[in-house]
Amino acid sequence: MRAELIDGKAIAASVRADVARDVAGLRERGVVPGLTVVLVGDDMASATYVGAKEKASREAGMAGGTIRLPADTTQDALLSLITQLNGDAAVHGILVQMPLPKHIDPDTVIRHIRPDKDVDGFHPENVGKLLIGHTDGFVSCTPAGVIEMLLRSGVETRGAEVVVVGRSNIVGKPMAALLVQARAGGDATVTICHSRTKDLASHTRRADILIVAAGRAEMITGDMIKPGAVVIDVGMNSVPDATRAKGSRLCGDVHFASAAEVASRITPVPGGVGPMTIAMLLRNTVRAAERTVS
Ligand SMILES: Nc1nc(=O)c2c([nH]1)NC[C@@H]1CN(c3ccc(C(=O)N[C@@H](CCC(=O)O)C(=O)O)cc3)C=[N+]21
Repeated sequence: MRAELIDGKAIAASVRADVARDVAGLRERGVVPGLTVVLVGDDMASATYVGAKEKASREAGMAGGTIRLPADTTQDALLSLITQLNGDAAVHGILVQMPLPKHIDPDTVIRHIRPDKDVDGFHPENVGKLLIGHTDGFVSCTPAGVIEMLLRSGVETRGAEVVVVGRSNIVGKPMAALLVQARAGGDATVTICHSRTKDLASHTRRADILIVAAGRAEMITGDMIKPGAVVIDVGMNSVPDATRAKGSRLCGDVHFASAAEVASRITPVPGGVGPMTIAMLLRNTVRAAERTVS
């Protein structure tokens, strides 16, 4: 293996230590940052992620917890709960775990959350603020985590050719918006590729920094990467693996073994972007709480 690992777990731990310090400062001023996570239904993966968020917020000294609702909860009942949380001064951040059951419209739910409590950064007001460079909104945690990771690893984005594979509202699009901004962690030349891109490899091979968030297991192989590139794998896929006790393993959108022979630096899955997402959620929650006092 040629590439050096970018250790998301370690970088996330250092972000979380910063957050814990900020939480302690707020507590001295009588404010306990509170994050409420809402989980509808009993999806296994969601339950795991929500458990990790709860644990991380508790370890950072925050209040709050998870409200678990049955899968047949009506959309109206969920909206009523959000109305109640919107008006609860002890709740600084609200996160409704996705995906939601099919009978609930995620856009309606997201729009119902007060933008100043939308620590996921999914509300159209926050997405709009990101696009026009206003820094008083919330940025989606995964792309914010990737920027933080690049900054803390000393990866220069200014003038870099960055290719983002994936155009989702929660990762690809905000990722590109952050990277083009005129500031630290931005100033890049950005290309967005997606499932309809012609000759994907011709784009990815030009990337100094390649960020993959397409949701297709191991779709980026070493031959698609420019020698010396920095590779950030946002993918989180569970694939069958008979050699594992669970019968499956977690992998990214990048074929790690071949990519690591070509890249200069690469993020692993797990232990890469995932832990950063949770760290940025905590940071957003602290910011939400800070804004209520200053
Ligand atoms: N409203 C909402 N906000 C979200 O931020 C949100 C969501 N819904 N729905 C699901 C996705 C997924 N997501 C992850 C966060 C951390 C890890 C993570 O920390 N993963 C670890 C290990 C995971 C494992 O071992 O299973 C890692 O990559 O090292 C993964 C996935 C947040 N999401």
